Amino acid sequence: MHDGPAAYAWGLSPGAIVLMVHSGSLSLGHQANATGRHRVRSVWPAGLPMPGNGILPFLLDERSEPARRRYLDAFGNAANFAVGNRFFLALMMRSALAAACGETSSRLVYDAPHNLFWAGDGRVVHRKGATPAGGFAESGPYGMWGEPVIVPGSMGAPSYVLRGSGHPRALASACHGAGRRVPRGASAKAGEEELDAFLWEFRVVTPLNHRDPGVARRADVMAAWRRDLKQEAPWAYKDIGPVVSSLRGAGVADPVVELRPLLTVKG
Ligand SMILES: Nc1nc2c(ncn2[C@@H]2O[C@H](COP(=O)(O)O)[C@@H](O)[C@H]2O)c(=O)[nH]1
Ligand SMILES: [Mn+2]
Repeated sequence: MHDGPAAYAWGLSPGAIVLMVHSGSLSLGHQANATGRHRVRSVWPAGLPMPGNGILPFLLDERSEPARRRYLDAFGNAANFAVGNRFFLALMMRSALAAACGETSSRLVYDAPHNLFWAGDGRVVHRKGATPAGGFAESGPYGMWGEPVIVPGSMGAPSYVLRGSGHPRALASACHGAGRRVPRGASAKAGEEELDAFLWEFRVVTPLNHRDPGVARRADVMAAWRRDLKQEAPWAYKDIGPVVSSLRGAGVADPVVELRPLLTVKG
C-alpha cells in the first residue's frame, strides 16, 4: 500500500486478490484503421500532396464526411468489442475463482483502455501506448482521488495502480505498462540459461506438456515452445520500479497500491 485512503476508497486492501484483465479488440481496431486509411486515400483530393510522414489525416471537407463517419463508427465498435472482451474474461475468471474457492464478492475498480482516442474540450487526444491519467475533478466517481492508472509490470514483477494528476504537459496521460526492454523478436534471442532459470522459478503450464518425454524429445517442437515463452518472460520487460518513480517524479501519477503476481494466464 502506498496511499491507504485512496486504496480503501477504491476497495483495495492489504491481502486482497485483484484480478487484472488485459485485452484489446483482437485486431478489429487494426482492421478499422487499415480500412480507414484506404478510404482516406480514395477520397484524397487530386493535386494535394499526401503527407510524407505516412500519417493520413481525414480532411474535414464534405466529400470526406461519409468515409470519416464510417471510420469513427468502426473504431468505436472495435473499442466496444474490446470492453466486451475484458468484461467476459473477468466474468470467466470470477466464475473459475468461485468454482475453486466458493462465492466471493468483487467489484470493478477501473476499466482503462489504451491505444484509443478521446474527444472533448475542443481537442482529440490519441493515446497510443498510453492511458488516461486525469487528476482531481469537481465531479465524477474518481474526482476526489484522481483517475486510477493501471501500470502492469510483467508476469514476474509487480504491477501498480496509481492515481493520475492530470499533468497538462503529459496531456493527462501516463504509460500503460513497464514496457518492453527488448523488442518482441529480439527477446527470443535471450540466453537459454535465463529461460531455464525462469522455468525453474515459475510453474509454467501450457497446452503443450513440456514435461511429457515424448514432447521433450522433439527438438523442433521444444525450440518453438521455448521461443514463444521467451517473448513474454519477465526479463523481456523493463523494471517497473524506475517506471513508477518517473511517473511520480514527473508529477504524472502517484502510486496507490502495488500488486504482486500470483497467477498469470496468457492467451
Ligand atoms: N502484470 C503483467 N503485466 C504484463 C504482462 N505482460 C506484459 N505486461 C505489461 O503490460 C504492458 C502492456 O502490454 P501491451 O501488450 O499492451 O504493450 C507491458 O508494457 C508490460 O509491461 C504480464 O504477464 N503480467
Ligand atoms: Mn495492450
